[in-house]
Amino acid sequence: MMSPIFKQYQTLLQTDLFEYAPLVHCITNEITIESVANALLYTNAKPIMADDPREFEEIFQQTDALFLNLGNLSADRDQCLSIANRLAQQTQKPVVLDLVGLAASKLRRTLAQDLIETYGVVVKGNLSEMRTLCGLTSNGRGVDGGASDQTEAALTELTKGLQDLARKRPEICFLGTGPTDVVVTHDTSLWLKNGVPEMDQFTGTGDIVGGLITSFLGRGLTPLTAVIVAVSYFNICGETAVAQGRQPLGLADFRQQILNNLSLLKQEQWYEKIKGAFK
Ligand SMILES: Nc1ncnc2c1ncn2[C@@H]1O[C@H](COP(=O)(O)OP(=O)(O)O)[C@@H](O)[C@H]1O
Ligand SMILES: Cc1ncsc1CCOP(=O)(O)O
Ligand SMILES: [Mg+2]
Repeated sequence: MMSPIFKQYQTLLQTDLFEYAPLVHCITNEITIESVANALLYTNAKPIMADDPREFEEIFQQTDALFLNLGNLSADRDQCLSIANRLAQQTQKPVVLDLVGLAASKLRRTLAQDLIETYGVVVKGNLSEMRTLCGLTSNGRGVDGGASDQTEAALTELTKGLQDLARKRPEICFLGTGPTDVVVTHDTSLWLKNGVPEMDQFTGTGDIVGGLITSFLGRGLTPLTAVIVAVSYFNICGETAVAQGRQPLGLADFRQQILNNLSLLKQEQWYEKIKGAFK
């Protein structure tokens, strides 16, 4: 059966969404920086990883969008994220804020609040990180989401919490990722249902989603459609990797194959496999 989300966005999805190669400025963490850069290249975007505020003014003149990721903080990175976000606000450059490990420290929560207060177009994290943002109890551990934040009741509670935030900030699209992805703007809420459990088991999948969303903002999609396209595309790449793999599929092979699919599936009618529903 055709997903109501595919039906609603059919005309857009059938255009070549990957045609334009946006230049994406990423300020991200050392752990997964190479995965994010390659995920962008594999999907016909151009990454530039640049952390030094002395070159931001020039870089901002060339880029299409900005990715800010809280994964691995330092005093310098803290400053650099804030400076870049302020510049993005001044130049109205689309920005994705990735709230990695939000429950882990007060430092992350304070910085995230400051960044969101200044500016944001898409604000994302895993389901546990987004529960922390909403002031709900969170069962995340470090940078990973917790299973009890992924039940139907928890998803409903998070959706309500994000709707409250979106009413106050109607320009922002909020995304919580996990087995079900919760997407909320001031007038639309939906749950996306693609993906496979292996995607939670190698590091950097959330960061890759953040990078991909940024690339679709840089191609001119609205925040909501950029989120739907990026999450669904990556998750369908994951489903395809499992379907293609010889069982038992080791996680290193899964990682290789999902990355291969990032470069391959865009030539196919991947969007017909989108699963999800409006809430
Ligand atoms: N158990 C799962 N089943 C299906 N998809 C998943 C699962 N866990 C994560 N994903 C997908 O993997 C990507 C990264 O999500 P997640 O693991 O929540 O992020 P993070 O790495 O930030 O914790 C998202 O696209 C999400 O939909
Ligand atoms: C392990 C780790 N530690 C700090 S950032 C990071 C990577 C997190 O990547 P993701 O949230 O995309 O899995
Ligand atoms: Mg992860």
